[in-house]
Amino acid sequence: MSVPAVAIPAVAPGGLCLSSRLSHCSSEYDQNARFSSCSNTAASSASSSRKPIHGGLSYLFSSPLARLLPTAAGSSLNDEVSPPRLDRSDEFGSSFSYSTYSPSLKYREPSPIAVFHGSVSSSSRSPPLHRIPRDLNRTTDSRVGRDKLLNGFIGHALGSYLDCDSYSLPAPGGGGSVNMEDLPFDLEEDSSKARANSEPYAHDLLVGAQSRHKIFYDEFVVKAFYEAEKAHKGQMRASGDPYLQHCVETAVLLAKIGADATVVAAGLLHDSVDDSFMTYDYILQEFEAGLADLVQGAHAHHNGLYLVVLTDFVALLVSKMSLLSKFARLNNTASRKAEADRLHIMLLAMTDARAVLIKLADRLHNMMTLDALPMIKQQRFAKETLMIFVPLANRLGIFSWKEQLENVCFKHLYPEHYKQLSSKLVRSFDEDMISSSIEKLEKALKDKGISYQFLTGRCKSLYSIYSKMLKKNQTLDDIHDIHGLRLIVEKQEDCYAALEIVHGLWPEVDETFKDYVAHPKVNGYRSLHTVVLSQESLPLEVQIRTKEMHLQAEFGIAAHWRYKEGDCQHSSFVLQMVEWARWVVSWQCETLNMSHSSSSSDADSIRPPCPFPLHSHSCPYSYTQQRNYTGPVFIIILENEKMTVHELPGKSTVANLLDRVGGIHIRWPNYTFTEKEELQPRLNNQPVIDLNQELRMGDLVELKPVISDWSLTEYREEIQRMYDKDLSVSGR
Ligand SMILES: Nc1nc2c(ncn2[C@@H]2O[C@H](COP(=O)(O)OP(=O)(O)OP(=O)(O)O)[C@@H](O)[C@H]2O)c(=O)[nH]1
Ligand SMILES: Nc1ncnc2c1ncn2[C@@H]1O[C@H](COP(=O)(O)OP(=O)(O)OP(=O)(O)O)[C@@H](O)[C@H]1O
Repeated sequence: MSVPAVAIPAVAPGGLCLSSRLSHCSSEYDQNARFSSCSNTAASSASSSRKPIHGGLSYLFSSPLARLLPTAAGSSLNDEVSPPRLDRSDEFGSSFSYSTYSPSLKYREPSPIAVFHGSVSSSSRSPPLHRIPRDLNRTTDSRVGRDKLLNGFIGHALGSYLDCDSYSLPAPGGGGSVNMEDLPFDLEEDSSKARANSEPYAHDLLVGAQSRHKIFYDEFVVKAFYEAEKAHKGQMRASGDPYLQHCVETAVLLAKIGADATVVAAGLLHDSVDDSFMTYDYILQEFEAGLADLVQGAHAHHNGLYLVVLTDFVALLVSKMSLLSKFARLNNTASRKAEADRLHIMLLAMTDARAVLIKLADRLHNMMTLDALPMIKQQRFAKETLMIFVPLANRLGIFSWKEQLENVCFKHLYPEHYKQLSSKLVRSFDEDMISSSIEKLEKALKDKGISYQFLTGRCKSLYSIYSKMLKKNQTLDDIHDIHGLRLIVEKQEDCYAALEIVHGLWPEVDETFKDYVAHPKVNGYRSLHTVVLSQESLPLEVQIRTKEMHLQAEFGIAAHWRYKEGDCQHSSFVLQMVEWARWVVSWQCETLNMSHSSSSSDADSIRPPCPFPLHSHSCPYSYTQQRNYTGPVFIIILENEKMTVHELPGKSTVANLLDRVGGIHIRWPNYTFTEKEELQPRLNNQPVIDLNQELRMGDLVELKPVISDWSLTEYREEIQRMYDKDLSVSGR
C-alpha cells in the first residue's frame, strides 16, 4: 500500500473524521513491538522467552515506547541559520561558530559558485567503489561473542559493511558495559591527545555512545569521533546542544542496525565535509596516517580509503538528495510524486546502499528532534520525509526506521489525529498478549510435533493503522491485524496442521480465513491468514506460510515493499536492484537474529551467491553496477531551478541527452555565441568538454542557469567578488 504524504487528507475519505471516531485519552500509544520465537526443532527453549525480533535492528535495544515516541531530548534544529554553504538535503542546519577550530586547518565555505553549479564540493574525488578492493573490512581481534551462524551467514551475505558479528551488543537494559581489557588497543593512549583538545562535553558524548554500543570503543570509530569533534567544534544546534551530539546519535542508529566500523565512522563524519574545513584529502590523510602505526596497517589503509569513498558517496548523495528534497518540498502534485519516486529509485541504484543508510539515519535523528522548529517547518520536513525517506527505508527493508519515520511524520502532520489514535491504542494495545500468544502457540506446536522455523509477532505501527483506516475507510475496530503473529513452517501440509492448532487454541473470527496457499494472489503471494480472538478478546491475525512462500513474500514479485507501494511501475532492473539492496541491508540480518538458535544449514540455504556490493556474473540479484549492465540510466536535469529525471538507454551520452531535451542552440537561439559557450551543459558540477561523454546513473546535468538577462561570466564574477569580500570581512 502506498501512502504518500501528500495524498493523506486530514479528513478521511467518505467524510470520516478520525477525531470524531476516537475516544479521548491522555496518554500516547506505544507500539511497533515485535517478538519472536525460532525453530522449535533446534532450540525452542532458548527462543521461548519473549524477545523482540529484528535483532540486528534497533528493535533489540530500545523499548517500543522509545521507538514510537521520539523524544525531543531538548534538541532542536534550525534550518535557516546556517551560513551560506553547500546546499544540503535537509537544511537541518545549526548555528555555527568557527572561532575555536585549529588554526592549522583552514576553513573555507564552499564558493557560492559551487552552490550555483551544484553541490558536489569535493576537490579530489574518490575512486568509485567498484574499484576499491573487495574485503576492506577491518578485522580486529577484539571481536567477541562471535556466533557461528552470524559469522558464516552475515559475513557472506552482508559482505563488507554490515558487521553484525564483530561487536557483541549490550544486553537490553544492561547498560552495555564493556570490559576494557577485552580491547586490543589502548584507548587511553590512542585518544588522549585528541581528548585533551576536545570540548568538555565530548567525552560524555563518547562515553554515552560507548555505553550503548561497543563499536564506539573501536579505535577507528574513536578517531572518527574526535575528527568529528574537531570539525564541529563550536557548532551548536538551535536547542543549544552541540552539533556533535547529532553526529553521535546518527552513528548510534547505524551501529544498532549492525553497521560496521567504517559506516559508523562515516556516520560520525557525515556532515564534516560539508560543514567544516574537512576535505576528502584531509580524511584520507588523517585516517591513513593516524592508523599507520597500528598492527593492522593494511586494513587501516583500506579502511581509511573506504571511509573516504563512503564519505564521498554520502556527500554526493546529500547533494542529490538536496535537489530531491527541495523538489519534494516545492512541488506537491501527483505527477511530481512520480518524479520523486523515480529519483529515489535512482538514488538507490546509483550509490552504495551504505550511503543511503547513513542519510536515512541522519534524517531519522533530525526528525526525532524536530520539536523545536516552528510548526510550519515541522510539517514541511515531515512531508518531505514521507515522500522520500520513508520509501527508501521501506525498499531497504529497515522497518524499524521506516516506522519511526512514519510515526514522527504523522505526529507532526496530523497532531490531533495522532494524539487521539495513540490515546485510543494505548488502552487496546497489548504487547503482553502477543508474547503470551507466542508462548502458547509454541507449546501447542511442540505438543503436536509440528516443527517450525520462525514464530514472530508484531504490533502494527500507528501510522500503518492510520493509513489502513483511511485507505479502507474503516474504523479502528475494523482493523484486525493490530496484533499479529507469523509462523513459518517447513512444509506446505504443516501450514494446514498449524492452522488447525491455531483454531483449536483461539476462536476464529467469522469470515476472516483466507487460503492464499490453495488460491494464490495474482502476484503469487501465498500464505494462510486467519483472525482469532485472543484470551483477552482482542483480534489476533495469524499468518502461516512455508519458508519458500515467505521468501516470495519478502523478495519475489509479491515482495512486501512493493505490496506496500501499490501501483508504482518500476523497470525490472530497478526491481532487481531494490531487492538486492534490501536483501543485503536488512532482511538477512533480521532473519539471522531471529534464527539465532537455528542451524547454520538453514542460513546457508538462503545465502546469496555473492557479497555486496560486488556481484558475480550469475548473481540473480545483480543490478546496475555489474559490468555487463546495459540497462537504462536515470539522469537528473536541472534547468531554471527545475529538476526533472530522465530515463535514457544505457551508454547514452551527453549529446544523446541534449538531443532528447533539445540542445542549447535550439533552446536558446537568441543568445550570442559567447553566451552560448557559457551555456554549455555542466555535468556533475563540471563543464562538459566532450559531448560524447557517457552518462552514468544519477548524473546531474545542468542545462541553463537561473539568470537570463545577464552574461553568465559577469554573474559569476560578481558572485565571486561578493564571496571573496565576505571572506575578507569575516576574516576567514
Ligand atoms: N508480501 C505480501 N504480503 C501480503 C500480500 N497480500 C497480503 N499480504 C499480507 O497479508 C496481510 C493481510 O492481507 P489480506 O488477508 O489479503 O487482508 P486484506 O484484504 O488486505 O485486508 P485485511 O484483512 O483488512 O488486513 C497484509 O496486511 C499483509 O501483511 C502481498 O501481496 N504481498
Ligand atoms: N501477522 C503478522 N505477523 C507478523 N508480522 C507481520 C504480520 N503482518 C504483517 N507483518 C509485518 O509487519 C510489518 C509491518 O506491516 P504493516 O502492519 O505495516 O502492514 P501489513 O500488515 O503488511 O499491510 P496492511 O497495512 O496493508 O494490512 C511488515 O514487515 C509485515 O511483513
